[in-house]
Amino acid sequence: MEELMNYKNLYNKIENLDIKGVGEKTIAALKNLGINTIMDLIYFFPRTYEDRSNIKKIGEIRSEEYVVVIGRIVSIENRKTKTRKTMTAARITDGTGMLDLVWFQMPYLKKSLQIGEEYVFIGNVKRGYNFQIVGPEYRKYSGKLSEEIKPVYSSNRNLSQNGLRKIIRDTIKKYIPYIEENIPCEILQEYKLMGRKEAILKIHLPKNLREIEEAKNRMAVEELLILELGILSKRFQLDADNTSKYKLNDDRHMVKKYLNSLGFELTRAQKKVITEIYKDLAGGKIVNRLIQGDVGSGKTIVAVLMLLYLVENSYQGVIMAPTEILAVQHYLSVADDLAELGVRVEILTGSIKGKKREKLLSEIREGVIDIVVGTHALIEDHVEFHKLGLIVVDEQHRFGVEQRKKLRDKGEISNLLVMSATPIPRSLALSIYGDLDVSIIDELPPGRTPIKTKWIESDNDLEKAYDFIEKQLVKGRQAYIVAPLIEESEKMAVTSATELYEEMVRRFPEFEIGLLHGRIKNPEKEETMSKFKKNKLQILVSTTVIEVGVNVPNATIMMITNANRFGLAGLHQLRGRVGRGEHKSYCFLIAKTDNDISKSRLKVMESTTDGFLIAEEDLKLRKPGEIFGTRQSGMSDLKFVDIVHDVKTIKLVRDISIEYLKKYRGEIRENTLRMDIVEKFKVDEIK
Ligand SMILES: Nc1ncnc2c1ncn2[C@@H]1O[C@H](COP(=O)(O)OP(=O)(O)OP(=O)(O)O)[C@@H](O)[C@H]1O
Repeated sequence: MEELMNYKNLYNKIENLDIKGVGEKTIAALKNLGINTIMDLIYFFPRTYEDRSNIKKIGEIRSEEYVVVIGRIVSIENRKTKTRKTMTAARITDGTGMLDLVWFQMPYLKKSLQIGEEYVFIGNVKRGYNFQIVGPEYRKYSGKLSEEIKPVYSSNRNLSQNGLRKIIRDTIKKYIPYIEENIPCEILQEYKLMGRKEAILKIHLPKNLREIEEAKNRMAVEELLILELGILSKRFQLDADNTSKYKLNDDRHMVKKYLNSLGFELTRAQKKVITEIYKDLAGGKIVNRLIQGDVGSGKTIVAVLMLLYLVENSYQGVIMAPTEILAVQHYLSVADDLAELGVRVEILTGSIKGKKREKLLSEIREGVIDIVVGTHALIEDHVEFHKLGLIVVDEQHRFGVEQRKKLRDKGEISNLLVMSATPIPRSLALSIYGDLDVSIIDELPPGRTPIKTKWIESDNDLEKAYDFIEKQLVKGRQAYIVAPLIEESEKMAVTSATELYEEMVRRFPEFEIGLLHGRIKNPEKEETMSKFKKNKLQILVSTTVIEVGVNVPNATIMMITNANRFGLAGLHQLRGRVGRGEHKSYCFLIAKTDNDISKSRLKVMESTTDGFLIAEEDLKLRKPGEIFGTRQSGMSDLKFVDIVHDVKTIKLVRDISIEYLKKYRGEIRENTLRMDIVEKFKVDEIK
């Protein structure tokens, strides 16, 4: 068996782990931690280290963080919670302050932890009424910490810290000989990086903190290299194959007609982006492009023009939206205008059923319908096209790479435009959307006045805001009122939106008011949107379904209740629903909060409407890995790279990857590296 072992075996299931004392129960516990292969276990790195220089004084704890503290037990008792669980609550001190500790369903702790004795406690500090740690690990403090730096892993109830330490130590010792270098030698040398085996050893079993840093740096480059090469090699392949695939007639009569009907000039930025896309289309190239532009910058129009260009060349087009309401919105905004040009646009969503659906499907198949607007229902296998030429995906972050691919596979030519209003810095965009070209609309249509934003804390100010809204309505404007964001349950969200609606009906008896939430289905939803668009409703009370893409230029008021619950990007998107026409617009953020981060967000919103500035602030306020769009890109799996602060490294590795691929004509020469990329992207093979 031993002789047959090779690098590939490290990707074997964790059940094959051959370590003394590791049985089924432990394997189950490891799987619970997300460890599915032996490699996962080797790459299960410590979240921190227990080290003498790393002990936190209780009095110095300022924020929620992972800490190691040494404290004497002051009190300990068992209580019953409302749900009849046993809760053990202890209070400790180290002379600099007090810290509360809580465990659930572990009543025996009251006996095993002695008042007056000193213990080492490790865990995540949370800010409740006081600072506290829920379920900390503990061990008796012998009066002296060993010189040794001990790794601290995220263990769980079924696997103790010490148990996990031992398994990982044994695994490393046994399997390290089979680890092969995966960073090409030339890159290791040029950037003076540590070897892979050495780095793994130093991260799990370090001698000092400095060597951990060096090892982490190497790992950061490794994980970025795998990610970037994975993304870019696909891209390389695509470009290499991307010779002339089709020929379009360049007459553009429909495009011109539509442009003339708009009643405004395209902005310089819109024209620039259109030229970029035309260039690919005219050369018969497959378009694979992200159009990024702030809310209201006019992305949709660019997409519609491109769709028309393909339609007049007898192709079909698709606009795919992340939610039904957005699909409805897109449909309403283009169907009538395009019908005048003789273009047939239809909507296909999950809630269209029965005969109607059958008819639509057959018309799509026969090519009678030119443009289909829809949700993910469009990816379903039985939706077939006659001659699909262009897919427009709205808000890429809600669609996975796989979903995009499935759609593209339906096309005769798989041109793809992704529209995103998430303003991320360009360097980051290039990495996150590594497989797409990027076009940026960096200008708003002329005549827009910045939206005035006010954060409202008191009931008194809220009353004034309602008075103000009334005046705007009397002037003929319209208002959005966004119900509290409730993620816990849809039912609660519906209740709260309904209550808010009823309150508005009482407050504004002389105006027509509509309600939208997740439980309202088409065609009622469509009707409400359409009425609001036509100003038959003056107020629209809604859950966040209106977040992206809705376009009613006459609406000038956006009121967001419990605004502290939203992130900056969400607030910016919502606010972007107003200020889309000639009238001055206003945004009220209703929030009572003591949370410092929420307060900073609200202040940022009051101070600027610039999406890029907001994105930068957002990056500062958020934890890394939470950024929009990162989930599908693999960015969120990064363990060593902080995509907010390590932009330089990201850029460097991207450049290294491009160089490498150019040099070897898109081929990854190292077997180990190739295998790691294949494993990461779960694809069959790469070139
Ligand atoms: N060049 C322009 N001049 C004047 N108005 C424009 C121009 N381009 C677009 N508009 C108008 O601006 C509004 C916003 O445009 P559009 O819906 O295309 O923006 P968007 O970037 O898709 O917005 P969002 O990301 O917020 O959904 C629409 O009412 C549109 O008609």
